[in-house]
Amino acid sequence: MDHRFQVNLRGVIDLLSHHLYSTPGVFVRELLQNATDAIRARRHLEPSHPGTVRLELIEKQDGGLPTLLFSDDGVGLTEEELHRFLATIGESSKRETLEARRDDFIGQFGIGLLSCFMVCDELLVVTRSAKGDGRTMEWRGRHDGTYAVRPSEHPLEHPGTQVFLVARADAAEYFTAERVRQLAVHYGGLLPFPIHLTVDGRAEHLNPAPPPWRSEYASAGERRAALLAYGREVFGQDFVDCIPLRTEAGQVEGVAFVLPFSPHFNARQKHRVYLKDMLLSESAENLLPEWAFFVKCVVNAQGLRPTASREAFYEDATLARARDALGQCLRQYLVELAHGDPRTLQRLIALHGLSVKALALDDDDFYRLVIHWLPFETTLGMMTLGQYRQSFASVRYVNTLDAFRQVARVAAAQGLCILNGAYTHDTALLEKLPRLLPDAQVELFSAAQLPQGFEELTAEERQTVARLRQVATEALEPFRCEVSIKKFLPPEVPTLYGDVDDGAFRRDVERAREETDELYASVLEGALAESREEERPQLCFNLRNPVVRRLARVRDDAQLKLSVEMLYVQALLLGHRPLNAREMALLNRGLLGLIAARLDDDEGTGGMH
Ligand SMILES: Nc1ncnc2c1ncn2[C@@H]1O[C@H](COP(=O)(O)OP(=O)(O)OP(=O)(O)O)[C@@H](O)[C@H]1O
Repeated sequence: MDHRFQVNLRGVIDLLSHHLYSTPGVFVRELLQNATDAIRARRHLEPSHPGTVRLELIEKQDGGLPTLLFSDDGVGLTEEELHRFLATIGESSKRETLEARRDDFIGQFGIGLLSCFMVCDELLVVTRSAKGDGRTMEWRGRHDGTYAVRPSEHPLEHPGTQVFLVARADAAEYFTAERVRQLAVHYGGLLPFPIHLTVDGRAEHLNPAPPPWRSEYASAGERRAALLAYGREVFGQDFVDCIPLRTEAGQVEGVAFVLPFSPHFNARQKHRVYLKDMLLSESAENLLPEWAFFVKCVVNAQGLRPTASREAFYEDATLARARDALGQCLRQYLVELAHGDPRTLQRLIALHGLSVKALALDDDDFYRLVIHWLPFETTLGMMTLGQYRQSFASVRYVNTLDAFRQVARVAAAQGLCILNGAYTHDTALLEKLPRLLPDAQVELFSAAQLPQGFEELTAEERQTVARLRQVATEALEPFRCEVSIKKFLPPEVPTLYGDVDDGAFRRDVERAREETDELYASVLEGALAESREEERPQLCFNLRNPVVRRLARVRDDAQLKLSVEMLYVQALLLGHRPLNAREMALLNRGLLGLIAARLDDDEGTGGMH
């Protein structure tokens, strides 16, 4: 025999009212939202019905706990509806109409009213239905899950609903005029019906102005100023520009504000989002595509779904489409700047280059539009790709920071402009260039190419370095490194180590062979065999360097060998290459040798005094 689940009513009410929502203050949101839905439902019956929501704080003369009254002139509830919708958890009058009127009602889950039990133990609802027999009914629900319905002794003159909440002692802080005003403006500030708050007999209109993106302005300049002022008010900071947002998917509208500083590239901005004019969240993160981290938004959506706690958008296909469409609005703004106001676009790229680069990577048309304005680091300083291509036929770049460090000084001294592709997106952007602009030449540059442009030695100089060349060649043979001697700038650089593209990989394999077991080493070697034919790395000595010139004159072969080995290890270290065991031994031996020689010198000199 089948059994039914037993539900502990008190437990469910406790769970829903205390654990679903992040703060008790949301009861104001839930009540405003019910009132709004009721007014919208009444408009289905009477389309010209204006609708008003009134809040009143009734303070007790005897110092007892205050009561908060929410009244609306919405559709109201019949006796049957009171039993059905107010007294059944999970039952909502809005659900059956949901598919047909998704853009209309805010509520859908049938649990919102329970949030009131976070701040009071008993709820009194007095209501008269616009559809019923004109009777006013009273529903009294308690936090223990019991309720009573009866005809009210205080009949309402017109259809509508009043909800009375008597503050619970531990929630009295939510029943002050200041707090109620702040919560009502916070959640309901954009609602299209007037909300009035009455305290001590004085009424105040809480939402006199519509959101600025719905207002009319005399000029575009005035509109921009009003939107920027709104951004400052909402987020407490100044923005450099504002971008209108409007999408069909999810029916989103609002404004994106361009941040005045450059955020971390994977920072996700927190946006303020409204759902059907009611505040949903101040920290929505899933609204924009990932690349769009340079803006903060305020938007209202008519056609997206909330999560049950109503504190975020529900992740579904409509939200995904809305996100794409919002990305298109931002893209359109950048495209318009590119055509109409390139200076502003350049300033924006200087501030938010990473966002623009990420979009360019994703979007070919946009890439073509902005690629020449994007800044890159080069061996001759920062420049845009446009500036680079104006001066150099082929775009040469390195793709790691180590490679850039290695070539930067020497290349700059030769007037060679090499791009640093090591920053986020840069290599990918450069690799995309020939695919989108067929006339563009792009080549990966390696330090091994540098010596090709260096000055050759004269016949006389070749003679003076013959001995250095021979000793160096022998000293570096065990390391399969070739030696060349040329003249290059700057003179302070004694040597340049260069290897072909897979050189760094080859070195890694060699080191791994020393450190790991045979199986792994053979796998690595297999991979190495597939890479290109071996080209030996090269150590190029700079005869413009004073130390190298002195070396050429050293007669003591042992001394010369030690110096060459040290220059070799230094060149590797400068290029951030990992040293293998033999090179490490070389370094240790060399350092000890140098210290010993120094000590010998000192002792020799000491002895003379
Ligand atoms: N002010 C009101 N006027 C008319 N009907 C109301 C009012 N407040 C609540 N109701 C009725 O009570 C039902 C339950 O309300 P509740 O706030 O618990 O859930 P909901 O608004 O339907 O959905 P959600 O949980 O998503 O807010 C509503 O569907 C509606 O029929």
